[in-house]
Amino acid sequence: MAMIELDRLTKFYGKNRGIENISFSVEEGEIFGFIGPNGAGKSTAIRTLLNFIYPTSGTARIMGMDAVKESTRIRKMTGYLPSEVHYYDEMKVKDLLSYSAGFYRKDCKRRASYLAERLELDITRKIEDLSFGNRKKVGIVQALLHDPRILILDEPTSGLDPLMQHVFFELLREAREKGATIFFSSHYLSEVQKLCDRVAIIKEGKLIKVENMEEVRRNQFKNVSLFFHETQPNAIHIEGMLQDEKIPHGVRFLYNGSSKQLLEQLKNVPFDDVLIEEPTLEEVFIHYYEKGGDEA
Ligand SMILES: Nc1ncnc2c1ncn2[C@@H]1O[C@H](COP(=O)(O)OP(=O)(O)OP(=O)(O)O)[C@@H](O)[C@H]1O
Repeated sequence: MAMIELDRLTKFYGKNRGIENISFSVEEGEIFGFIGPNGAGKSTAIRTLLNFIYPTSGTARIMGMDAVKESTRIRKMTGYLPSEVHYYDEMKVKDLLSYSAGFYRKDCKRRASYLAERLELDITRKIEDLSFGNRKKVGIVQALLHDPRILILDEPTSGLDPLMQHVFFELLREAREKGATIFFSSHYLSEVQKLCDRVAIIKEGKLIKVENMEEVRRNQFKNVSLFFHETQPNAIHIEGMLQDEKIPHGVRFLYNGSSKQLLEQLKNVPFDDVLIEEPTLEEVFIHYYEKGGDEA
């Protein structure tokens, strides 16, 4: 059974497009990334999943339950971190956490102390006295507190320093080892690259592609730089060549295809030096964003 399932999910804010016809599913035990530029529709999709906003059409299901009709049950089983956390500022962190634990009807004291210790969060402080990053940590502890089967996290790492991001990823891995399914949005490709099994790429409200990270990691994409000491050909034609750009004394391009075929084709190019590198996901995804993913 899919743990999270979006079926032609569409949300318009009046005439404004939020998301349009988004369909994909997240399987049990996956860490699934949801990535796209500002305004792509990530938060809209996530908030629809949690029934904070209603879909214009289409459906969303969590563990087979309809996101609108069974939202209370869903929220009890889900750990959710909104992109912006708003709390009762007067409250102490520990009081907020026991209040949350009450909602889940679970004694989460030990778990709260463990998470707070890992994230170096002082739970005796008042929320109003916390920095943005520390408030984010409160949100993370709250989401992980009851060992939910599903974690839905909207830009969880924004505001965390690199060390804390690392700790946070460890906590996600631990949650996954205990069987959790994790869905999180991000702008940062590097963190998706580190952590996710699959990733959905969204742009301007539309799903561009769902990609298996294992495939992306050992994908056929290469960054190729060809250097010419003297004369450079006016044009180079290589099948699978994408996004070519001029560089000093040469040309650089993203190549999509097998290395063997690349080497075959390079035989016909009078270059003096070549550099073949693994591209970052950023470079691969820029290609998706620009071309709508059609060619890949
Ligand atoms: N309450 C709202 N009223 C009107 N339009 C909205 C509202 N919330 C979001 N939108 C629009 O919906 C689109 C998707 O926004 P959304 O916040 O879901 O994107 P996002 O991918 O989460 O962006 P970011 O990475 O900047 O958080 C944007 O064009 C945005 O302007």
